[in-house]
Amino acid sequence: MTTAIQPPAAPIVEARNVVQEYAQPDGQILRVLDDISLCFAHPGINMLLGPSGCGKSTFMKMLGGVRPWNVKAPTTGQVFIEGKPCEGQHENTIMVFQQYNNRPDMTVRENVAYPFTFNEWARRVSRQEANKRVDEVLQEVGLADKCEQYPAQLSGGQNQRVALARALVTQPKILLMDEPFGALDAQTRTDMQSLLIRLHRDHPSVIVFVTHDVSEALVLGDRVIVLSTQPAKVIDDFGISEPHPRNLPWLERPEVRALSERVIGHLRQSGARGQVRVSV
Ligand SMILES: Nc1ncnc2c1ncn2[C@@H]1O[C@H](COP(=O)(O)OP(=O)(O)OP(=O)(O)O)[C@@H](O)[C@H]1O
Repeated sequence: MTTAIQPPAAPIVEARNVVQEYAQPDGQILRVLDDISLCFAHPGINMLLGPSGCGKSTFMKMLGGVRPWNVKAPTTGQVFIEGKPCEGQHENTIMVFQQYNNRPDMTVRENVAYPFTFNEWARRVSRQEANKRVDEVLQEVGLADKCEQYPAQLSGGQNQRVALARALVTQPKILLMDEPFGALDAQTRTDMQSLLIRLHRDHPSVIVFVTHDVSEALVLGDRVIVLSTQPAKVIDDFGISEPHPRNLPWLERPEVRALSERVIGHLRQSGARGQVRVSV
């Protein structure tokens, strides 16, 4: 008996030789991303570090197909999602930002259910299924008892939970998080890291997560990618196999401290003196 040989599955998301240049007001061309190739084959948490202004957000936008107003696509190179060229914002991709972008005039529940007010989602997900998902995700992020409150009545951490819940309710395969916990206090940030690990375990996806905090990268990352100063190139890319949760004693192990020093060394060499943070 024979079985058909399955072709290898395409990576979930892949950037191939992406170059991004911006035209400056004085007519000069600013090269921000310089031939970046990164492959995200499987679900996992991928941490992206680099000096301030090197092009991390630009790279995230290219991955997510979200074009800045003055750019239509990477200058050269291409992003592929499940093997297909990504021409614009993709249904499997959601972005989460530091400024949680919650609608102030909507309750927590309405904010989380917001994607389903758009035709493309309403077509794909029945109202009953949408309500079920919203209830579940509110439970998962610990906001079920706040669902009738408004963003102004919530703390920063709770607002970020709303943003995370709104992202997860669409069950994205790719979750792009641009410094999502950057504005939170240390304790809330630790809580949110634990929440993200739990949510990722229950709903695996490719997460690409920008941070300036080396400890956050080591605590969360299955993989850590470091970009150089502008124009950004990949200068380091390594995996971490230690299972989650990773605690303080783990961070203090000599081999983990060495990893931390390695990343800090790259960032310092790139001139990122002021922005390198190690939070523990
Ligand atoms: N739409 C745009 N048009 C022109 N220049 C841009 C545009 N977006 C970003 N830039 C420039 O590209 C460079 C990289 O910006 P980007 O926001 O990607 O960096 P970053 O690494 O995310 O920065 P930070 O760590 O400070 O958030 C900066 O010099 C910025 O001024």
